[in-house]
Amino acid sequence: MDLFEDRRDVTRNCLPKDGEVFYYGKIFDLDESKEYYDELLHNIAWRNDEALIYGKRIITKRKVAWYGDEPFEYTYSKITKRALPWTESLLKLKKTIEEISAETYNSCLLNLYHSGEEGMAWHSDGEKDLKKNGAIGSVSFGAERKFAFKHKDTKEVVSMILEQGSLLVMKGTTQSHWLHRLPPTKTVRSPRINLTFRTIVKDQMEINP
Ligand SMILES: O=C(O)CCC(=O)C(=O)O
Ligand SMILES: [Fe+2]
Repeated sequence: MDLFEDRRDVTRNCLPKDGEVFYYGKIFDLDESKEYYDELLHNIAWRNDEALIYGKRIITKRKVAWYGDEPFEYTYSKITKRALPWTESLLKLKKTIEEISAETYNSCLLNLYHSGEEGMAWHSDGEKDLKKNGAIGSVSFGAERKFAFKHKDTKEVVSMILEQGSLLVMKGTTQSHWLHRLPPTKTVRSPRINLTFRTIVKDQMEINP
């Protein structure tokens, strides 16, 4: 690999205003990425996700799993889930992401997209039990996919490619002002695993059970 190609300017904010998004590029080489991908595919307790859309309970094709420091209860897509205890490889990943991003996390939501036809619709990760303006560290393995942000008021769109073995960090006021999505695409046929490391605030949860 070209030495200069690897020197990304991670200090550059990908968003023009109202939030902070930093793309670190590939933080794992191909061998490490493949190892993590296989490990996660086989050892994570993958479940089809449930969501409430316009009051209707739907089961998504995409699979999800949630892990954390404690059996946190977490409401996502209006359905409450309970976190499982960390696996060894998730803890190792968490430590690496914490070091690179200079942030800490206490939980992780994992998504498994079987092909490009599975994606995630526009949303922001601003649930009340997530730490306000807390960082979210997003790691991707497997297929490369497009990822996009849309400003809630101006509708301005910022798109990027999330490479295999890459890290993206969203922080500051990003979730208050921007939506994000993983658009479905017919051109990607292989699976992708995404992990979003987050911080759940317990006290906040006890006030709003
Ligand atoms: O798969 C991705 O890259 C994004 C996932 C996401 O936005 C989420 O889990 O909230
Ligand atoms: Fe999200």
